[in-house]
Amino acid sequence: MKPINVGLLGIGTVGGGTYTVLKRNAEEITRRAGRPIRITTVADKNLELARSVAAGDEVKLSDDAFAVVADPEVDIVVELIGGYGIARELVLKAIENGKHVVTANKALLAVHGNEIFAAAQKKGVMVAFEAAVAGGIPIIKALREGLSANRIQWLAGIINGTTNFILSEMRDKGLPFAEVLKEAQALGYAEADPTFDIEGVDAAHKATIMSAIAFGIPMQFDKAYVEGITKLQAVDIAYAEQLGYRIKLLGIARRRDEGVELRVHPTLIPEKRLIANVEGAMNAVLVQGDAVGATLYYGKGAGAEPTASAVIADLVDVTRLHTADPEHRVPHLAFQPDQMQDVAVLPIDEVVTSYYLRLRVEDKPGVLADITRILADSQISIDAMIQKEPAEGEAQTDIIMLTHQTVEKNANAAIAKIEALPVVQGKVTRLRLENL
Ligand SMILES: NC(=O)C1=CN([C@@H]2O[C@H](COP(=O)(O)OP(=O)(O)OC[C@H]3O[C@@H](n4cnc5c(N)ncnc54)[C@H](OP(=O)(O)O)[C@@H]3O)[C@@H](O)[C@H]2O)C=CC1
Ligand SMILES: N[C@@H](CC=O)C(=O)O
Ligand code: NA
Repeated sequence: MKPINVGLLGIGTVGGGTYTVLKRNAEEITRRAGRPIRITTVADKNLELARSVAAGDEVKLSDDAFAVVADPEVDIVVELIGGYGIARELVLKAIENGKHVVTANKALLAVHGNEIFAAAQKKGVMVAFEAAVAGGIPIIKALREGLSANRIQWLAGIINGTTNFILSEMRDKGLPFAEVLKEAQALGYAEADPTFDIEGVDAAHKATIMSAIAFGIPMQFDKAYVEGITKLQAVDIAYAEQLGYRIKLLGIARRRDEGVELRVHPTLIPEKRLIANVEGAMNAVLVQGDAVGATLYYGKGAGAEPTASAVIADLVDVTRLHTADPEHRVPHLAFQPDQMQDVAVLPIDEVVTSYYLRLRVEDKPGVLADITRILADSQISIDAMIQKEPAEGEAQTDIIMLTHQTVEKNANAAIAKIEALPVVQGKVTRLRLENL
């Protein structure tokens, strides 16, 4: 059977893993795809690296990625360079030249996906992106195919391996943030710019992509609420544990009557939940469908071979569908542009969630009563509370409260009133809590 020809752009962590696994498992992959999948050309700025990975193989090596997307021999372009710049140009050029595209680039799709999918639709080519969300976990397949009978109500996931690794190592080994981040970079988990990981941007890219498939809406990364883990304090992780919760960086997309919530932030989760026990660079995504109920997908969300697993699964899919009638192919996000739902992404003020509040207060009678009155007046009920004795020689102490659900603007107003009390010192620390 005639092989399908692949041009690989970028042979770094994921590109290297893809090359290696495709070669190692060639026989099985050929059987599953129905024909051999052959990398004919590799383009990377770093030719030395490309030479070392492809040593001894019959593969063209180039430092000119544009030549690869223009090569008439290439059927599928695999973009593993990353970023929004050159990657966007290359992907659009590949589509213009009638090539199918496989990419792991969530940043590119979350920000320019609407443009890219429209171009691909016009040209009748496929853009596959399983590796872009939760690495090796087949979550895109689950949303597009396995759960296609369902109205998806919400999804929530640990979708950034770097931050989950940092939170786990800090908690288990008491290691400092900067040291663990360096380790995550050395292990190949982090983005080229690791602020994307730690500030929640990478997770928001992935949540944006999942929300589009789950709810049939366009990519709206610019409307997502994004908060990372850099402001998270060890003391709050410890208090949360005392109350029976773990803190995880969650990406959440929820359908509401008024619109869609799309948000990333550190979140308290009851420690008994499976997702609260997902550690290290592992990812997990919970999806709630109206027919199936809750489903959970777990696995490696980053790293060379786990991500390569998803890239190659897409290559197999594209190879299988290559000969199918393009008119009747399922669109990239599983809906046609004219079927997009006109549903607003809600501002963070309109989000409904529960809260963890930590206040530093003077140890005086009546303080707690003042605070609980403000919460009661705002119709916010308290679910659990810790009031610490002041440390030896101190006149101040911590009060920690968990609240029931309320609208965020209501919580903000109550927090502002609490902060204005003379007995409350400084800002209230506020984290969101989900009883998933
Ligand atoms: N690492 C992971 O675990 C995961 C990564 N991803 C995504 O996969 C993509 C690739 O990530 P990753 O493999 O980690 O990144 P790497 O930086 O390891 O690899 C990218 C490679 O592309 C090369 N490159 C850069 N610019 C060009 C260019 N203009 N032409 C040709 N080659 C170029 C780089 O060379 P040089 O180093 O010299 O710049 C490098 O070798 C990104 O979109 C990332 O978000 C997705 C899931 C998991
Ligand atoms: N930097 C990302 C890599 C995979 O998408 C992560 O840490 O999850
Ligand atoms: Na995936």
